[in-house]
Amino acid sequence: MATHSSPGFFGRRTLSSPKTSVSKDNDALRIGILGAANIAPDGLINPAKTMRSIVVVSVAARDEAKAKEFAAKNEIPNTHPSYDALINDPSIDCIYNPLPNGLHYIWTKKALEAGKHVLLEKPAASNAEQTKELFELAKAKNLVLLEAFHNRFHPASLRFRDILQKHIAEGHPLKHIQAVIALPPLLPPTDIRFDWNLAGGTMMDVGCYLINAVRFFTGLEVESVESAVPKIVAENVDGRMDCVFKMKGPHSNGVLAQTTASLTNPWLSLQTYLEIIPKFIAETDDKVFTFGVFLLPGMYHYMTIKDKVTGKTENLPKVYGDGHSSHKFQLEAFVKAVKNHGKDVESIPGWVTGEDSVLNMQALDDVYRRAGMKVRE
Ligand SMILES: NC(=O)C1=CN([C@@H]2O[C@H](COP(=O)(O)OP(=O)(O)OC[C@H]3O[C@@H](n4cnc5c(N)ncnc54)[C@H](OP(=O)(O)O)[C@@H]3O)[C@@H](O)[C@H]2O)C=CC1
Ligand SMILES: O=C1OC[C@@H](O)[C@H](O)[C@H]1O
Repeated sequence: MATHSSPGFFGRRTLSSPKTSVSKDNDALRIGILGAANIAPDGLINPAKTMRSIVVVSVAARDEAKAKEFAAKNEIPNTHPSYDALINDPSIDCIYNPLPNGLHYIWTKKALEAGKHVLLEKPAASNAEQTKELFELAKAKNLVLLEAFHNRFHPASLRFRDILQKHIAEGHPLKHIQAVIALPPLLPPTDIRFDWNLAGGTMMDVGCYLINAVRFFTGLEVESVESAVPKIVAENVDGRMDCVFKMKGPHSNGVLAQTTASLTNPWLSLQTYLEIIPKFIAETDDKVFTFGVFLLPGMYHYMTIKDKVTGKTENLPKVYGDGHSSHKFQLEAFVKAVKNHGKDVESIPGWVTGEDSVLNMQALDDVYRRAGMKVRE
């Protein structure tokens, strides 16, 4: 009998940065990129190279010379002289928006108005009001709009969610939830993530994943933000945010979810060492479920279940599927949704609905209010 095993760590790295592109279907979706963004190779360009059903046709940058350089480096055949020109090109079906957070709303709105489907980087916009407006517009125009919570589409995330939710449904109430993404200061203070004018902030950047993970894995919703303690690094900008959320939903019993988001954990401290692996932990009455590296499960992950009575820990099998990155699984979902004219997207495993994105953004807004900070504009 033939056995199938997923590629190992280096095989997965090779798969996620392919040197050449596969040939494309005649009806492949044509997608253009707004900005020569750092995330674009991982977020779109490399996954698209491995797919026949989508082709990256152009990139636009504020300075076209930069777009040309980026296009040459990433084997993108064309450039456009401005974001507007790209969006209004009738030969383009879809737009990838990896601009700074504060530009997500305006350029996604323009893309939708021009009739393009949009793969939109997280967080969806600067605040919940803008997010709601974008998804209403997408619905009115029958277009696909997806906030890029790529980690949800990976088979390990889906497996972990199913195992946890089954256990809860079998009568084991959640007692505590924890989610952590806390990185040392890898980024300079000039990074877009620390710029209030670009809707920066650590809670916006990595905190949006934490709220989403808590909601996605448990199936619960945020009832209230019980506490939000920021470490301020610039006016109205958080370099770290520690939160406690009260959750609501079936079997929730007001369970608390504790989140830690940081982009400024000090180098060489015990705290940095303890928090360095992005982790999601859910404790029920009898077990503790842990998903390590839940943010980039395609790179590496581990999933464990500890029995609170016996103290024994079970290591769940790793789930890498065909070894591709979470961004590739996400792109496949996006293509499927567009090809199906946005119908029945809820049946796509991991799909982030508009309602989901709005709820996530509402929780983010509430965190900033609770922290005594301004909601992003
Ligand atoms: N899904 C994921 O795994 C990840 C998602 N992200 C998200 O993607 C987005 C972009 O992140 P990242 O790629 O790191 O960002 P970059 O620092 O690379 O910036 C992205 C682009 O923003 C454009 N830009 C437009 N206006 C401004 C301005 N006023 N100041 C600075 N840049 C501007 C630049 O475009 P131009 O080329 O036109 O000059 C730049 O190429 C963020 O929303 C982030 O949250 C980021 C990393 C990972
Ligand atoms: O995946 C990510 O990890 C690091 C962050 O700064 C980035 O914006 C995020 O999307």
